[in-house]
Amino acid sequence: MSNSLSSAKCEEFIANDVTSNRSNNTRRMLVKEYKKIGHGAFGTVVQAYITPDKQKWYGPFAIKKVPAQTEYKSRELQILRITDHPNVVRLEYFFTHVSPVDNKVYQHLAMECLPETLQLEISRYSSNKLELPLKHVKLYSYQITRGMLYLHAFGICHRDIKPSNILVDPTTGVLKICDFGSAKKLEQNQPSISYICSRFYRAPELIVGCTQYTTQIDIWGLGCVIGEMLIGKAVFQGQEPLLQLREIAKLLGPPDKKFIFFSNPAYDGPLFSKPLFSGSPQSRFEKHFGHAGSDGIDLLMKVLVYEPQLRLSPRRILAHAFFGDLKKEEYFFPRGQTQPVQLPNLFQFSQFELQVIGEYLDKIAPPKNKLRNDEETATVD
Ligand SMILES: Nc1ncnc2c1ncn2[C@@H]1O[C@H](COP(=O)(O)OP(=O)(O)OP(=O)(O)O)[C@@H](O)[C@H]1O
Repeated sequence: MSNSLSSAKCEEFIANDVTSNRSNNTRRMLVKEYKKIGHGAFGTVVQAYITPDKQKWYGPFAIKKVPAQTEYKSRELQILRITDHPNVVRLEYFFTHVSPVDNKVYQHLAMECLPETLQLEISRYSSNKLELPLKHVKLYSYQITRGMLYLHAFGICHRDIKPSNILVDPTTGVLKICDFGSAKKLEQNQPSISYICSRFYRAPELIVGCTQYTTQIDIWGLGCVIGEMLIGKAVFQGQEPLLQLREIAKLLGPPDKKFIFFSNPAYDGPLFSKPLFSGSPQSRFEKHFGHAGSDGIDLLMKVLVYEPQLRLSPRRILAHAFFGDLKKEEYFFPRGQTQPVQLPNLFQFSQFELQVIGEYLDKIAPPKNKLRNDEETATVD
């Protein structure tokens, strides 16, 4: 988070109706902004503390401010109010407040604050010409998938999966998905706009204009993020929206005509139907992602797939051999540290998750005698 952001002007103000997402109680609070930590297409994110009485301070929170009353952004509040998962950023308070700068009403979402984004973590390594350790890639990929398993089970599609929308704490290895500004609960047979998701991470069906897509568009984004962690830069960097498909075809080979037709029968853009490179997709995946080992390559080849219905589901991804190490080991070495740190709780599943995971539990979780004590109770019954 850059200096230009942190040096931007910050405020202190009274918010009259601050609602706690945990208790639903609403009260007056003093909000003290500390520094700007992010900004996006719709608003800004500031680090802030709040207090009801100037004695007890709560925080730090990341408060996201977006113009109130736009239908598009109000979904973010609705979704964050119902989600409760270790890999989804937690909403603590919310309120509206009139900005003294432009006199407009802004929705304020006060969320738990994490120190970094995955984008920053990836660029720290790549700018030093280093690879993100494979253990970290596994740890982060597993947690994104676990967050997706939970969201997708509700029908919630994030629709903007990318490294800057993934928060991490590199000292503990904890990861949380954030920015639900584009998220939507998808309903069967109801169209949704296809011009969604940041270009480099757009699933091929979105590129060709599909409007009946599924939560599998997030799985494509996940594949792009895993690939980016491995090679230190975005895997598919199309210079224009339609050229994005060309970048994908370079690695996967040409898209099948049936895939394009079933995605959008009216598509009349370029098809990139001629092979752009010789050799098999397998050899290209090996060349690109060799450092992931055979399990990593196998996983990526099953996730970066044109046909959404053939892409692995979240529970099948969690059950993949690529994550085998996480089950066997209890520690990891955070960046720059020589002392090992205990891995976050990866297998303490809620009853809801256990239902979604179903018969895959044996493949996902370590054998019971390997679970840490505090995890045992949650997974036994
Ligand atoms: N809970 C949080 N903890 C720490 N930083 C955060 C948090 N939420 C957001 N940020 C920071 O603010 C940035 C922008 O947040 P967010 O993506 O939610 O806003 P946005 O307006 O939707 O942005 P964009 O248009 O780029 O998607 C994030 O990339 C991150 O750097």
